[in-house]
Amino acid sequence: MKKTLALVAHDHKKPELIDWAKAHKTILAKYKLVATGTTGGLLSEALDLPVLKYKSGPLGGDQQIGALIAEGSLDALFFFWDPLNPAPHDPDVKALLRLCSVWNVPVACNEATADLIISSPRFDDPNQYRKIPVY
Ligand SMILES: O=C(CO)COP(=O)(O)O
Repeated sequence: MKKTLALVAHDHKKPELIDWAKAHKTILAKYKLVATGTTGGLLSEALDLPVLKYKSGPLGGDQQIGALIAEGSLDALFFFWDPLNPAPHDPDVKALLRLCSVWNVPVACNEATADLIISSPRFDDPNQYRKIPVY
């Protein structure tokens, strides 16, 4: 089964995520891609790839991606969040990042980490890291 990757960016970080995704399109095309609403719309247009779009972040999209994690259905999160501007849904953002730690899901919050994760030879290895069993 294809791995599922989530891509999310706050408004000031969207250009950075889109550029990063375009640079890694060949790799990303091998996976099922999901995203919060606005990010997903921009990504599917820029990449010309299918992207499952959840709700926009402030309307619950972060929580929908969090639910995927809790169900054991997300393999990595690329979340370029904005450290310089407060968001109305900061608690949702924190909750999403928290679930990545709870469930040991790889999460990249900036381009440097995203590069390292996606270029890791272990990224495609089914035993790449310890999966926490879903209770
Ligand atoms: O707010 C977001 C993540 O917290 C992103 O949501 P959008 O992709 O809908 O802008």
